[in-house]
Amino acid sequence: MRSPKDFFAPLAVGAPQPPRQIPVRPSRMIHFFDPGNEKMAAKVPDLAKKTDVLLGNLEDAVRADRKEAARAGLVSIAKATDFGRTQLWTRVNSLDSPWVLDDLITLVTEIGDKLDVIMIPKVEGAQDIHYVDRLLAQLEARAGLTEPLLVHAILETASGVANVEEIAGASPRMQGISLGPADLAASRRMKTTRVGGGHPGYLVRTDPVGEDLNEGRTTYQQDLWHYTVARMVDACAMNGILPYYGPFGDIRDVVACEDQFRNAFLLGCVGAWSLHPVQIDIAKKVFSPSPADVAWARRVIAEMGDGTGAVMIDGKMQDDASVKQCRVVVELADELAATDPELAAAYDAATKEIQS
Ligand SMILES: CCC(=O)SCCNC(=O)CCNC(=O)[C@H](O)C(C)(C)COP(=O)(O)OP(=O)(O)OC[C@H]1O[C@@H](n2cnc3c(N)ncnc32)[C@H](O)[C@@H]1OP(=O)(O)O
Ligand SMILES: O=CC(=O)O
Ligand SMILES: [Mg+2]
Repeated sequence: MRSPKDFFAPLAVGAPQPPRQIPVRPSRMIHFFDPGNEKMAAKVPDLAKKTDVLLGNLEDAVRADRKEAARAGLVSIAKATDFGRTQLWTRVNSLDSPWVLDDLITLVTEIGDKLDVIMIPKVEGAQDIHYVDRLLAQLEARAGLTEPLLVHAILETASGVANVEEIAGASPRMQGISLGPADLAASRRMKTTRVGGGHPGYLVRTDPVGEDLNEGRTTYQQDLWHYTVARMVDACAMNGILPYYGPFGDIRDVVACEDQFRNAFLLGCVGAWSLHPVQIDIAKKVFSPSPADVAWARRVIAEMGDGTGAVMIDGKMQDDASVKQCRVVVELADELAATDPELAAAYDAATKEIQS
């Protein structure tokens, strides 16, 4: 562990200064594509116009005999594409795999100036981030990069969850953490075969009303991921980095996907993965605060003046703490509206309406 005094020092001679703040850029959806799949690769220029983050995936979902093709595909796509404001991320293979060393060497050397964030799967503890941190510094120095690459960890092992706070604070490069419900379920020996989402067997039931234990007892499905997401959100917030929900594998069930994404949004996540083009707009909608919420938050802030004291607005008490809650919503809305004129107009229209 580095001492607090040299936490922000480069880990290799000639490497760029590590970041002190995570850049504020929209990342409502991290859209996964296989760079070795010609059909998906052909869609990248169009997807770049409608996504916040495009991620060239090299790990799971890419067949072992297509790993090199995916890596080479990502290099060509990165060199050939104008991504505009969209960030380009990659997910490299796991640190115990035969591919990760070549993934990192090739990508940093060839397209390090185009990549924003490198996602590391199956992170077990801070030691995994320390390894990547030093290696990236060496490679950045060799490639002559002037901007540091950021690192994103997937929370998908039982020991990763046990160590999530130290992972979140392991390096100034840490940009964020995503929940990986599929690998995490396997690592924990959970008995669900679904990729994210709920399970009809994980429920609570109301008490019996009479002698018949089966009569009139409503059941409520519970969220299998609540504990982990909440823990991840706290670990990220205390380290100034960003939490994300990961994959929702039932592509057809756009309704439950929206619910899962919204649970994560309400708990503090800033985005989720999209695995198929149909999930892009769901994430965009869910992870942008609604115009009605933004209008309300702006109104509370305006009526609270210097932000102290207590007032009643429409029968609801507001004070110093609720103003802070409202600022969270308004700050996010302003950040998103700055690059999205349609959203900016919707926020302004709702604000005017609430004022009239
Ligand atoms: C579970 C743990 C994890 O690690 S999750 C992260 C790893 N998994 C992934 O990255 C999966 C990414 N998604 C996919 O591979 C595909 O979307 C899957 C789920 C296989 C479905 O593909 P497919 O059967 O072709 O769907 P479809 O016929 O509805 O596709 C319509 C057109 O869209 C394309 N498409 C599909 N997915 C993407 C994508 N992620 N990015 C860009 N394009 C995509 C398809 O190629 C298809 O194109 P076309 O219309 O035939 O030209
Ligand atoms: O990588 C993601 C997961 O759910 O596993
Ligand atoms: Mg995984």
